[in-house]
Amino acid sequence: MTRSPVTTPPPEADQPAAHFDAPPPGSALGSHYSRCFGCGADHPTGLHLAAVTPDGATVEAEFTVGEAHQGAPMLAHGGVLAAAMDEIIGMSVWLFQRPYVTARLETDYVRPVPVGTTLHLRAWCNGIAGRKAYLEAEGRIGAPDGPVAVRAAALFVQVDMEHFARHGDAAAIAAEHHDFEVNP
Ligand SMILES: CCCCCCCCCCCC(=O)SCCNC(=O)CCNC(=O)[C@H](O)C(C)(C)COP(=O)(O)OP(=O)(O)OC[C@H]1O[C@@H](n2cnc3c(N)ncnc32)[C@H](O)[C@@H]1OP(=O)(O)O
Repeated sequence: MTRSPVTTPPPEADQPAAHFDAPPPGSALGSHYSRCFGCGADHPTGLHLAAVTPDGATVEAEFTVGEAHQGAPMLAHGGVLAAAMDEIIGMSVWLFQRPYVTARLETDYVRPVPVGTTLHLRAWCNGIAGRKAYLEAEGRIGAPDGPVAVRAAALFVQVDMEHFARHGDAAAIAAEHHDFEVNP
């Protein structure tokens, strides 16, 4: 992964540990917002990613590239692939049960991804320092151990629920997010 210092954990970063109330190993994570472009079941044209955590530390999801995701003829658009990486990384910070947002996302495109390909996405956290989480993800073609097509590294920053309430419906947000630790 080509990575900048911004997405590389500093030496003093803590090793990540899932929140005691996080989804246990082997369980599904669910959507963080029903109308999210990445994971919302109610989004009409979204990616509809459904993540599981096999071990309580990483998250996995599958994304099948469709005709609506093309950039070049019959090849996935890079921005759509970046959105999928952003989402799977966003799902992995779910394990901390605190709200985070993407501050920086770096993406390496390693292989073209044809329409019809199922990408096996996986994300994990490399370290936490204060409000900053340093995360990584990959998308592999056809199988969990298939060839890597996309890699990403990200800096996510923890925010409070006010961040979302400023622009969205606070009651609706609260209704979907009774699981977050909002006053850590
Ligand atoms: C209801 C649904 C719930 C669940 C919601 C889950 C959503 C997940 C969805 C998928 C993920 C997304 O797409 S999220 C959507 C895309 N992202 C966004 O809209 C975020 C827009 N940006 C922002 O709102 C802001 O810039 C923040 C929150 C990232 C940071 O602002 P802030 O809170 O004022 O904090 P600030 O002091 O600036 O930054 C804190 C520390 O991070 C560093 N930092 C901040 N940004 C960067 C950066 N780009 N590159 C390097 N470093 C950075 C600062 O230098 C500082 O380091 P130091 O001085 O402390 O060392």
